[in-house]
Amino acid sequence: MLKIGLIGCGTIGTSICKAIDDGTIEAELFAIYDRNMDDVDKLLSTLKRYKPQVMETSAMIKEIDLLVECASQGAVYEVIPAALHAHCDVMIMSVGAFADEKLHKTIRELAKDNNCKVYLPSGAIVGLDGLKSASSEEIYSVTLTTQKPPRGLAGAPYIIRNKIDLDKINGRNVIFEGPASEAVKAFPANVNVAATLSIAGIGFEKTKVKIVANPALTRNIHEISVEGVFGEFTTRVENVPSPTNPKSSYLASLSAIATLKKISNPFQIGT
Ligand SMILES: NC(=O)C1=CN([C@@H]2O[C@H](COP(=O)(O)OP(=O)(O)OC[C@H]3O[C@@H](n4cnc5c(N)ncnc54)[C@H](OP(=O)(O)O)[C@@H]3O)[C@@H](O)[C@H]2O)C=CC1
Ligand SMILES: O=C([O-])CC(=O)C(=O)O
Repeated sequence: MLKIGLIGCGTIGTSICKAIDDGTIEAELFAIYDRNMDDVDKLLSTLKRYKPQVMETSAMIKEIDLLVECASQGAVYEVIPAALHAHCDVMIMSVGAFADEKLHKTIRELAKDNNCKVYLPSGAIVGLDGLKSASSEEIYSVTLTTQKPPRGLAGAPYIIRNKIDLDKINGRNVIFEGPASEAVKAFPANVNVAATLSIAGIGFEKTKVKIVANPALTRNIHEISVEGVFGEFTTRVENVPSPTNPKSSYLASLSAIATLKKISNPFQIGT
């Protein structure tokens, strides 16, 4: 059975561990880690079947088949190259880290050299299937428009740097427009989806991102517009925010679970 280790015991990490624990994902939950011990304890208290060991990732990667990252972009630097060196496959949620070209190249090379897989779930967006198909021909433009209730943007470096008072926003307000390369650094916990979109499509510089704070909303909305030789498409998802972290949409947790279900299943059907 696939032996999993996980870093990041917050919202997505807890959903994943529960899905392993209740058998939705057929895998062994071997070890977990978080810099925040309260989150570790909270997560452990939700599990009925598994009692994973709590250990640093440097130790767990010697024992596991797959490391799941659901912590932060910083954690990608800290743990993913080491995991690939140790011949572990990896699944990464904090995809924004790939905006760093050097890290991106290192991860691709290490995966190739060590015969490992790097899994990037669709996360909180829909439409990657069409973008991947369309990418065999020229793509003219990819635009992501993300709208969140103001509290879903709280704490972002861009908000702090520009002293934006989210409580004072009383209508639909475009607060950022720029390339995905800048968006994922300015909003590292809000638009990792822009990174996934960039990697699947035309890269971090050409992928355009607009971020809107909208107090009238209760959901996180991601709209994607793609134009290319194939024609054009638009997708729109209205995401229920996770109750424990309004920045992260519930669909992101479900997408991580769906990816792990696929990886852990030895029986694969269809193209
Ligand atoms: N790809 C996608 O579509 C999506 C990606 N995400 C990303 O996935 C990641 C997880 O999201 P979510 O579960 O909602 O986040 P949470 O904040 O709920 O949980 C993250 C946990 O990881 C811990 N952590 C962060 N960095 C490190 C580190 N370097 N070492 C150890 N522990 C660390 C945090 O500790 P502390 O509390 O101390 O910070 C926290 O306990 C985030 O980066 C988020 O932005 C989210 C939604 C969609
Ligand atoms: O969950 C979402 O709506 C998107 C998100 O936070 C991210 O991509 O980082």
